[in-house]
Order: sequence, then structure tokens, then C-alpha cells
Amino acid sequence: MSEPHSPLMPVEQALARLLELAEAAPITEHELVDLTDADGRVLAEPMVAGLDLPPWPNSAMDGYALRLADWQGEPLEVSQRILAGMAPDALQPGTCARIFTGAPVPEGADTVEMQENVSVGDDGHVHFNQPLKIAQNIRPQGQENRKGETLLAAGTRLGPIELGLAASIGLAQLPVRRKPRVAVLSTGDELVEPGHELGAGQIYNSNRYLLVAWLQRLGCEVIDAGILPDDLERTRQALGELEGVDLILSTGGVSVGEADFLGIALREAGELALWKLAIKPGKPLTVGEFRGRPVIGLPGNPASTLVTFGLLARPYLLRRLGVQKVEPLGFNVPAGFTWPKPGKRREFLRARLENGRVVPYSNQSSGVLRSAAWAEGLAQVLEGTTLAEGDSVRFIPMSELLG
Ligand SMILES: Nc1nc2c(c(=O)[nH]1)N[C@H]1C(S)=C(S)[C@@H](COP(=O)(O)OP(=O)(O)OC[C@H]3O[C@@H](n4cnc5c(N)ncnc54)[C@H](O)[C@@H]3O)O[C@H]1N2
Ligand code: MOO
Ligand SMILES: [Mg+2]
Repeated sequence: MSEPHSPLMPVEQALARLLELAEAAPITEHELVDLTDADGRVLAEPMVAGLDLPPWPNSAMDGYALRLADWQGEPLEVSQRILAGMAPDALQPGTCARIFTGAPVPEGADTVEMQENVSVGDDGHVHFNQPLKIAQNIRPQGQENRKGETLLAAGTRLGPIELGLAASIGLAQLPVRRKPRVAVLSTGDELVEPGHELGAGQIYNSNRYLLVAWLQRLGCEVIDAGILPDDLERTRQALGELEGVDLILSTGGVSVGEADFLGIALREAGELALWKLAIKPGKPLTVGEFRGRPVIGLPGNPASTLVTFGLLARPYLLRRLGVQKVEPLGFNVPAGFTWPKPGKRREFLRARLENGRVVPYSNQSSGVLRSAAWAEGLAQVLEGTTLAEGDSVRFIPMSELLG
């Protein structure tokens, strides 16, 4: 293998390169989907309100509506009763209306008092016991939004909140970018699918299940390309046969071993965009193209697959869909561990928060997927740095990566 000592590319540079590639290959086709099918999809056009919200002034409390200007402090007769869902008459001058939360405030009324602050006399007249302020307890028309306002920008990732908001303005469907078609290829002679007996030297294919579920959550259509044996000709053939996909996502075969053929097949096909990053786990992440189709070769170790997919491939896919904010933010937490020896690669430790401090799993081998199942997130230790207990480290919750 050439260039055994080539410098490692910093993570931020690798991400910038991937995002550049993503922007050069946007997935722009739209489709209309029902709100119930739109979770995780990306909005293709701005979402514009077709009505004021609320559409009419309504009561924020259960109580009584009156017109403050006409009221001299005397008890008022109740002239109508207004429940949510009713269309009230105009308020009769000199009276009040019984009203409940969410019910339309009748024309002529401009103030609502909550029922706890009134007393009702034997004659049914309402005594207002506290000073009143005009417009109190009324949610005015258009308080949330006006007709014509943009509520969500194109490129917004849709989740429960956005879908609720779309429904609140009466939309039953939304235009979304079509699902990216992602082929998942697991390389390795040693791999066996779960549910089968393990033979000598074999292990179960875990990466495939990790990636398929994750891609589905990301709103991708997964093309399962199965297990590919460690063979150069078969690798060329498999990559060549995966037509009509937006991305080929493989695991394994990207390091320098004698059975690592994915990287070789990609290098034959053209110049690599990325190989060898200053990231641990995940150093041999490989990005290239095969007959015009983008290929991301994730390293085979399961924790390397997890970290490189979450931090690099996921942002790439989302950016192809037009999402602007694709990087996890994380937050800073005091370290509950020490890091005495500066590393050459940026490390992403599978870690948890305990008593406000970040604690790494005891075994950070990139082959140990259990570390990630134990973890609540990734703790970032920058290359070239040491840490003492209590020093600030960035912690990226798994929930930020997995959605
Ligand atoms: N001489 C060197 N050797 C290695 C280097 C290096 O720089 N010099 N880098 C190491 C690093 S770092 C990583 S990460 C791995 C990446 O290797 P590959 O991407 O080539 O992956 P494989 O060799 O095919 O497999 C690695 C490991 O992962 C297991 N694996 C693979 N696929 C799956 C799967 N679908 N499910 C579960 N486990 C899988 C495989 O059995 C191996 O144990 O290279 C180091 N070597
Ligand atoms: O970078 Mo590799 O992922 O350490 O094992
Ligand atoms: Mg290898």
C-alpha cells in the first residue's frame, strides 16, 4: 500500500470536503407526503401559513367575557354561554357571556375574567371582584402567525413539532425531498447474518443492522446489497451493479490489509476524495466514486462505523437534502477522567454523564460495540491535548446523532 506515512486529515477538513461534495450532488426531486408519513423527511419548500392563527380571538381561561369600556363595576347578567366549537352571537350591551377556554370571544367583548375571581349572585348576576385589564385572558387573532407568514424554511428536517405545526395551519400533506437511495454493502469473508450458526473464524454482521435502522430514521430508502466477500473482482462487480443509487455505503475493507479491497477498487476507479483521517475510531474512512456514484467506505470495526457514520456520513446525507444545520452541537461538560498523553487523532470516546461529569466506557476498542450501547454520547478529546479531571470536554449526546 502506498503512502504509509501520509498525514492524517483533520476531522473538520474532512467534514468540509464531504459537505462540498454533498452540495455538488443535491437530491432535489420533491414529493407530497401525508403528515403521518413525513417524520424525519426534509421540507422541500417554505411552509407558509394560509390563515391567521388563531383564526379568531379566543378565551385563554374558563370564565366570563365582557366589554370593559361599558362596565361601571356593577354585577352583570349572563346573556349567552359559549363553548369551544360554537359560533357566538355578538355580546348584548350591558351583559357578560359565560365562556370557556378555546371558545371564540364574541364580537363586542374585549376582556375575559377567570371564574375563580368572580362570584355569582342568587339572581345569576356575575360580580367581578378584582380589577380588570382590557384584553386580559384573550388570545387575539393572528397572535401566533399571520396569513402569508413563513413558518418553516425549506430544508427544515421535519419532526413531531414541525408536523404538529403544519397540522395547526390545516396542511394535510407537505412537499418533501425524495428519499435518498442508499445501498448498504457489508464486506468481509468472516461475516454471517444473525440467525445462522457461526462457523470457525466467523462473526455476525452487526454493521448492517446498525446502518439500516439508522438510515431509515434519516428518511433514506435502503437498498440492502448484502455481504460482499473479500475479493477484488467481486468488489468491482458489486460496485458496478449498484446502479440508480444516490450513495453506496459500505463497511470494512478500507484499511491496508491484504483482504481490504474496497479502497483498492475505489482508487482504481478514480481519485479518492478522502482517506486516512485524524479520527479515532475511524481513521481509514474512505470516500470516492465508482462510475459516477458516490461511495463512502466506513471502516469495519463497529464503533468506527458508528462514529464515522454519525459525524461524517450523516451530515453528508442531510446536506444532500438541503439541510443546513447538519453538525451535532453537543455541549461542554467537565471530564470525569484524565488524558495524560496527547494523541495524533481526535478521539470520540463512548461515554456517559455521571454526577455532571463525563465518564468513558472502560474499553474503547473500536471493535467493542457494547461501549456505544452503554454510552449516552461521544466525548471529544482533541488531538494534541491532555486533560485533567474537571477540564471541559465536548459531549455529543447520541440522541443528536441518531435522529
Ligand atoms: N496495519 C494497519 N492495520 C490497521 C490500520 C492501520 O492503520 N494499519 N488501521 C486500523 C483501523 S484504525 C481500523 S478502523 C481498521 C479498519 O479496517 P477495515 O475498514 O479495513 O475493516 P476490516 O479489516 O474489513 O474489518 C475490521 C474489523 O471489523 C470487523 N467487521 C467488519 N465488518 C463488520 C461487520 N459488518 N459487522 C461486524 N464486524 C465487522 C472485522 O471482522 C474486523 O475485526 O483497520 C485497522 N487495521
Ligand atoms: O480508527 Mo480504528 O477505528 O481505531 O479501529
Ligand atoms: Mg481491514
